Amino acid sequence: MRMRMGGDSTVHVSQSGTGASSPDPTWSTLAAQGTMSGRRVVAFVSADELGPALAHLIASRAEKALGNGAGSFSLGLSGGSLVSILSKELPAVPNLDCKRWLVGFCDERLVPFHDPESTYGLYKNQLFSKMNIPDDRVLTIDPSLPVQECAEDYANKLSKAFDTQQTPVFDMLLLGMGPDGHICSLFPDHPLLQEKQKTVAPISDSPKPPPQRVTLTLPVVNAARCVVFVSTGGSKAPVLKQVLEGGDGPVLPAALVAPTQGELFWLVDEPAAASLTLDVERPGPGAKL
Ligand SMILES: O=C1O[C@H](COP(=O)(O)O)[C@@H](O)[C@H](O)[C@H]1O
Repeated sequence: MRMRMGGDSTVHVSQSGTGASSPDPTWSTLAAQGTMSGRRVVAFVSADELGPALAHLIASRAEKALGNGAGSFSLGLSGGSLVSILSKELPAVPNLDCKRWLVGFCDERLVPFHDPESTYGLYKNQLFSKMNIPDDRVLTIDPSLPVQECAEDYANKLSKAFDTQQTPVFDMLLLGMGPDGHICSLFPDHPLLQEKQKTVAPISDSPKPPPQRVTLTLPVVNAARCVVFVSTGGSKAPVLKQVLEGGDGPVLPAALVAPTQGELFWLVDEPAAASLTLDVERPGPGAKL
């Protein structure tokens, strides 16, 4: 099935089954949205080509948000491999003015900021130090709190910053995907995947260390105006195929991402895309999304 979205971009949408095996009907509904809604799957020769395109996409959405008269451009960051990609590519964007950016975290590990596992700590040292984002425009967790209170505190910070008691709507969320299909700190088969009320949830039994984390919930992810997955490396090929094309396995968290009104991009490199049979965009060198 082909859909037209946003200008002249042809979007190829997989209709393959999801292999949903959960008895909860909301899983299959969400998973169906995930495979049926418009999305752009874009494969780059390598992460070196992907990085600049990602940085340009972020800059263009920031310009669009701020140009529409909004007071800020809200961006949610994930950790893991995204830290080094963004830290290399965003400072290289010419004349990028981040004074009106509002930066939050899709998830965070409950460790002190100086701990090498702290996502904020890594971004602070590797990225924020090179950009003019005001410190008070970066929404962090308070790692001194117990995990439950930490999640509530972070949810309150989001409510205040977005001036809403409802679901905050980020202009853009950047997501990674673990080899098990997890996103944020939402892991396969975990009860947090069913969370509908909270915007931020605590988790104390993360299968990936460290065990204590806080995470945005799926309703927040799916409310964003633009969600961008970044997935690179051959180790991601099997899970990428399962998430994008379905199959007999369980519905993975990444397959539950289907922004209700926003854009969805999957930016991958060729090693990650190696097993895909669906149509993907393959932009030439220097192409902008
Ligand atoms: O633990 C985490 O892992 C995911 C995926 O990381 P990646 O290195 O495989 O890209 C990341 O998105 C998340 O923020 C992080 O807490």
